[in-house]
Order: sequence, then C-alpha cells, then structure tokens
Amino acid sequence: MKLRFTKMHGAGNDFVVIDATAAPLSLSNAQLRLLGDRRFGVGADQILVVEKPSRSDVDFRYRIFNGATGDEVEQCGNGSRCFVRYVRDHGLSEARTIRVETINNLLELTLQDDGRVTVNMNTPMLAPEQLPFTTEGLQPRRVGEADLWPLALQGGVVAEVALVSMGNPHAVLVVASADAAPVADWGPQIEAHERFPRKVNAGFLEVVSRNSVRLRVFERDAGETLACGTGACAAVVAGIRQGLLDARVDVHTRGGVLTIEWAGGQAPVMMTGPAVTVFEGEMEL
Ligand SMILES: N[C@H](CCC[C@H](N)C(=O)O)C(=O)O
Repeated sequence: MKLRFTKMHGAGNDFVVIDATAAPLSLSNAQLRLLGDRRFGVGADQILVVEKPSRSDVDFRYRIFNGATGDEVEQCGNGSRCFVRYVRDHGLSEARTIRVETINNLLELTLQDDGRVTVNMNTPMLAPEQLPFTTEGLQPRRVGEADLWPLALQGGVVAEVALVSMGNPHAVLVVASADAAPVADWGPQIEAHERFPRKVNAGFLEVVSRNSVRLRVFERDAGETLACGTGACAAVVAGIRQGLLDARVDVHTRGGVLTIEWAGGQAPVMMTGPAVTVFEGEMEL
C-alpha cells in the first residue's frame, strides 16, 4: 500500500502524521514500527493518525503511537500542536480553535498569530493510582503540596519522584543540572520500574528560576527525546506543587522552548509551543 505522510516536529520531538479522515486506516504494529524506524522507514518518535471524530461536538480524533514499539498511547503534547498545524495546512479545517479527542481525553487547541499553538491540556491527575503507580510499602516525603516517592534503582540508588498524569504517566525528578543528569542510566530504570505497571515517562527537571527550567525526558517506549510536551506540563506541575515555580514557566528543552501555565488545583495546564512541517512524503508499506 502507498501511504502519504507528513513529517513534522514540535521542538525537535518528531512525528509522522497520516490523514485517515477520508477513510479508516488500520496499520499493523509492524507497519507502525516501520514508519517509526530511522533506518528502514521514515523515522519518528511518534506516529499520529488523524481521523474523523466519534462525537458531533468535536472536530477530529487523533491517535498516537510510539514509533519504537507501535504501541498506542494516551497523550502527546508536542504531537497535538503538530496536529493543529497539519489540519490547517491540509485544508481539513479553517478554524483557529480546534477540539480534538484522543483515546482518553478531549483537547482544545488554538493556533496563535505568531504560528505557535496553545493547547488546553486539561487538569493534571495527581493520585498515584491514576498513573498507575503501586505505593504499598512506600512512604512518600512531603515537599510543599507534593508527595515525593522513593524509587529504588540499581546500586542502592534511591530516586525521589513526583507523580503526574497528563493522560499519560510521568515521574519527575528535580536535579541540580539537566545536562549532567544521569538520563541514560536512570531513565530506562525508572521507565520500566516495577511500580509502574504501564511504565512511565521520566523527567529530569533543573530549576533555573521561578519562571525558567531546563528539562530532559526519557520517554516511555521512545528513549530520550529532544522535547516532551506532556513531560513539560508534568514537570511544571511538579515544580509548582513543590513550591519551586510560579504559575508561568518557560521550559527549555534540547529541541526548543515550551511555555507552560498552571494556576494550580483543578485549573487546566496550558502549553504553548512550536509546530513545524519538515516535508511531505510517500512510502510503500
Ligand atoms: N512517550 C509518551 C508519548 C509521547 C509523549 C510526548 N512526545 C509528548 O510530547 O507529550 C508516552 O508513552 O506516554
């Protein structure tokens, strides 16, 4: 089958985007992994499939698959911004604000005049069972409003993590230096830790000031990406709850800057950042 696709990125987190609004598309796990493969396929952190919505009060539905495993996931912040650029550039919508459903959420996204996209990422979920995370036998350490959970890693190392779900699960560690953080060593251990039955995205957060942070994320089923949108949201929520950050924070990732705003409590997390089309292509699948 010949498949048309668009290659995009949001702050260096890259995607293959496919239009399935005209006809349903069912890609096998092997086909999804081939699309994501950086040697034998197109190469991308995630594959995004744009579909017609399942309900009348929403404009589109979009599905997200991690490129390395072909597994479907609940949420993708950088991907949601690229989704908006995609539907506008491909004439699928003229609207400036678009409502889109994912497998477990409903997002409202707005294309800004400067070309960036603002996404209402909804209220963060903070209960361990919402990630899920198994807590038995563990006692968290309270810092501000946040519970920091001790994760036993190899070599007697204990990593204290704050837990935040943005629809997908995140474990956030505060570190002295993002550049020097042991992302390659601790990232996979946290990602696959037995207390996360559905694995987890691991964020390494360096607080530069109350309005500026540096962040690296070892993503679930993707490894370290240049940016992680839901990871940036989770990190800012974790930092605010620990009393380290104000309500509006610039998150400096290796691929670019995302601006995250959260007023606390049940307020939604608002994420603003870039969405770039790199090229259009076609692949025999
Ligand atoms: N690896 C993530 C999905 C992609 C999230 C990330 N690319 C973003 O921008 O939020 C997970 O398995 O939950």
